Amino acid sequence: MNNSVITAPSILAADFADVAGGLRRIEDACAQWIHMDVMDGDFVPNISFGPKMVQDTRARTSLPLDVHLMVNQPERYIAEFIAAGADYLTVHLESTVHVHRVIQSIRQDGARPGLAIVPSTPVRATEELLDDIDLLLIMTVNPGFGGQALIPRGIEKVAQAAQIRSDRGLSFKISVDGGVNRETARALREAGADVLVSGSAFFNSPDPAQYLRDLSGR
Ligand SMILES: O=C(CO)[C@@H](O)[C@H](O)COP(=O)(O)O
Ligand SMILES: [Co+2]
Repeated sequence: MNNSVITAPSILAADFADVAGGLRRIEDACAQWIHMDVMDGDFVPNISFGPKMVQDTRARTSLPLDVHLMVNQPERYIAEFIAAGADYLTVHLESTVHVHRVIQSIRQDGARPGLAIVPSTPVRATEELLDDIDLLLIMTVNPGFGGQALIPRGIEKVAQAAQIRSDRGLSFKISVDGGVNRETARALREAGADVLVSGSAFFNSPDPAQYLRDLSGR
């Protein structure tokens, strides 16, 4: 059980005509990180925003920016997102052939590399990369949209990743993204999640600070 979970509200669920209001809501609720979902309309069937949004957010907050690239061939954009202020920069295993090289370049360029997997990718497919990452993002919905229900099998994947991490003496964080809410958070924490991303449930909550305390089990 992880008693010091990091909560990372996803700006994707904010009102895009009032992003500053969304950021205030995240800061006022005492979130630890801000999750930023970048979608290219190719890797996923939706388009969100690009590096300018990260840069403008960086100018307004000192919270760590956890940038989740749902983009094919993300190597085309790594330098730009790091220059824009990404702290963690996460790419999908499924989005490029030479993902190891992309992870190396994220670290060389000064950000913390993350690796994400979609629900149909097994945790064992990440094993050759775990020594080189700071974050493993396990998607518990098919990427592209907020507001979907968590696929329960994802909880077992978190436990598998936590077991491999402990067996190998590694320290990457395990992040869970998709369908996280009060009902699903406890099982995810018990399975070994360190970071809980939450979009729609956070922005729909009448008391966001209490909601985040509930997510982190405090
Ligand atoms: O990466 C994604 C979706 O592709 C997520 O980060 C969503 O933004 C999470 O939204 P909820 O499932 O919490 O509504
Ligand atoms: Co995400």
